[in-house]
Amino acid sequence: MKVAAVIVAAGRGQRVGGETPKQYLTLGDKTVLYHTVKKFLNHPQIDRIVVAIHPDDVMLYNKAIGILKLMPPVYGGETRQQSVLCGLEALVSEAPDIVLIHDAARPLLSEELISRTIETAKTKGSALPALPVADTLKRVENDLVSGTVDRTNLWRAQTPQAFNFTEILEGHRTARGMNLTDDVAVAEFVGLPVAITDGEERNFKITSKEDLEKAELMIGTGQFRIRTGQGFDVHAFEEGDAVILGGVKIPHSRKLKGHSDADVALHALTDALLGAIAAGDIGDHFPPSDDKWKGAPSDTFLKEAVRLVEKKGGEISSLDLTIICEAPKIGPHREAMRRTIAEICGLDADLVSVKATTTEKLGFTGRGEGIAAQAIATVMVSGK
Ligand SMILES: Nc1ccn([C@@H]2O[C@H](COP(=O)(O)OP(=O)(O)OP(=O)(O)O)[C@@H](O)[C@H]2O)c(=O)n1
Ligand SMILES: C[C@](O)(CO)[C@H](O)COP(=O)(O)O
Repeated sequence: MKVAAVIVAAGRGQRVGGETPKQYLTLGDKTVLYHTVKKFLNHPQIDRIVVAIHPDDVMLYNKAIGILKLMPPVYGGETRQQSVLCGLEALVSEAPDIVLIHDAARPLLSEELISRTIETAKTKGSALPALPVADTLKRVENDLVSGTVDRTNLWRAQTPQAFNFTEILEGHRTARGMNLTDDVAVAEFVGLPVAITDGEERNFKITSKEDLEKAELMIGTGQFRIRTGQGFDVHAFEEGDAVILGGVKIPHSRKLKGHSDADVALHALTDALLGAIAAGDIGDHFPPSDDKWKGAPSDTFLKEAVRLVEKKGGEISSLDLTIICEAPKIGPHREAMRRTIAEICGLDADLVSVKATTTEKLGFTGRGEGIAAQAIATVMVSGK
């Protein structure tokens, strides 16, 4: 089943105010939009993501998204409803079965909420995450209370709202020109039933300056923790004409011996990431006894470690690698390694450091018997 997401980010954020629309304001060390998009990008069931942006925001968007791999953005419209339709139309050629429609302004949703919404849409056709209204509701006229509203059956609607793609696309085309504030209202308009699933308090919409401060507080205290992990690996030399280090093939008078491609640098990085989330080591995930990994390119291992970090709600803050050998010379290949590692991990290259040292001809690396590598990974993990 193919699942896609439309993230609407074309609003002006007038209620927050200021020059920069709220989705491009900083939260932690990234923008609000980056946090939102990353949640969907990390989700294993989401195949395609399209973001609807304002035509004036192209530069802000490119800067916010950086190297994250998404479909090209589409221009939204004057209302949220129009922006959603622009996003849906861009997905027609992808023909997803289910589409999730989400506000860029809700960056703190959990992976579980996305999964729950998809599951509800799969079993019941459509899904609305929502929370029951807890406060007493008052009707106010001219600053005076004119009545108390019965809150029985009243729920606060959140996003992502999930639908059968063809049905909601048709719904939006039919409702074009109205100004409905969410996609469930579109579904109601064309008579599509929508099932409720549990929303979450942390998934509030950043609507005011106070909401932004609250989100900042949640990112900065308690909700996110810095974790570090370290990795160390050694491979011996054998007959050969090149080594693979940091994903880069380097001509050499020997090669490294190993069950996989023996990329000692990527192995150390993989273990560092696994260490940061206490998820065992490379041997647990890719046992050398399993023939499946014979000759395997080590980017497979590193990518899996990145996936596990992201599954845990983590984000890599930095990677620091040290390669220990007399030869080959690492310096000429250092930048290529940084770029390759960054690409494998979906990071900016300036978050990746590659260093090298010799052991002054001492020990096994000094005698040229093999190469050692050690790495430290720093990861920001949300929740406990
Ligand atoms: N023409 C619009 C209006 C809104 N949105 C998006 O819809 C989401 C929810 O809307 P809201 O919180 O109302 O955002 P803004 O319209 O930006 O806020 P304001 O009403 O304060 O200007 C936001 O992610 C916003 O970027 C959109 O894509 N296109
Ligand atoms: C879609 C939404 O976030 C659901 O709560 C909400 O309807 C958007 O509302 P707004 O009026 O555009 O702020």
